[in-house]
Amino acid sequence: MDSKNNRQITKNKNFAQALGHAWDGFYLIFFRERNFRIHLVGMALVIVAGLLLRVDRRSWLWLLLACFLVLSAEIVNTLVEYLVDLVVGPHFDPTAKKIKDIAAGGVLFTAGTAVLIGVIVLLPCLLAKLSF
Ligand SMILES: Nc1ncnc2c1ncn2[C@@H]1O[C@H](COP(=O)(O)OP(=O)(O)OP(=O)(O)O)[C@@H](O)[C@H]1O
Repeated sequence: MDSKNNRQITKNKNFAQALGHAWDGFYLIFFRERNFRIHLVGMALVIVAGLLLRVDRRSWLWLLLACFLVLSAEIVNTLVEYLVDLVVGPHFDPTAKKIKDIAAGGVLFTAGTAVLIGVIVLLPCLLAKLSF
């Protein structure tokens, strides 16, 4: 499965080869991207809160959607960082700065929206639990 050491630039020959490259990408995101792991910890906390507060099915959909939106935004942000580094290299470039900062701002915006969704969904459940 590991395709890190080959220098293939042609199309994948079969599904197994494509899966191997997808696994490399998965590994890079999960084990090399600190911010992605931080978001995963946040997602784990949301899941624990949802289980403890016994939220209903519709609330789970909102919470999971919010979490996966943040993870997706972080993946796009990582892609943008790699693309900018590929094009610009190790040089300061004002446009590269704008592009990277906008991508990071997009993650912040999505994370803020996710927190809002979390509060809207979890706060009433928490208050209801505390009042008993
Ligand atoms: N080539 C460049 N030219 C100008 N500014 C840059 C360049 N590369 C990075 N920067 C600035 O440095 C910041 C951090 O860079 P970069 O996003 O590569 O690091 P990071 O630690 O991986 O970021 P993140 O925490 O968002 O994952 C960027 O948001 C941008 O402001």
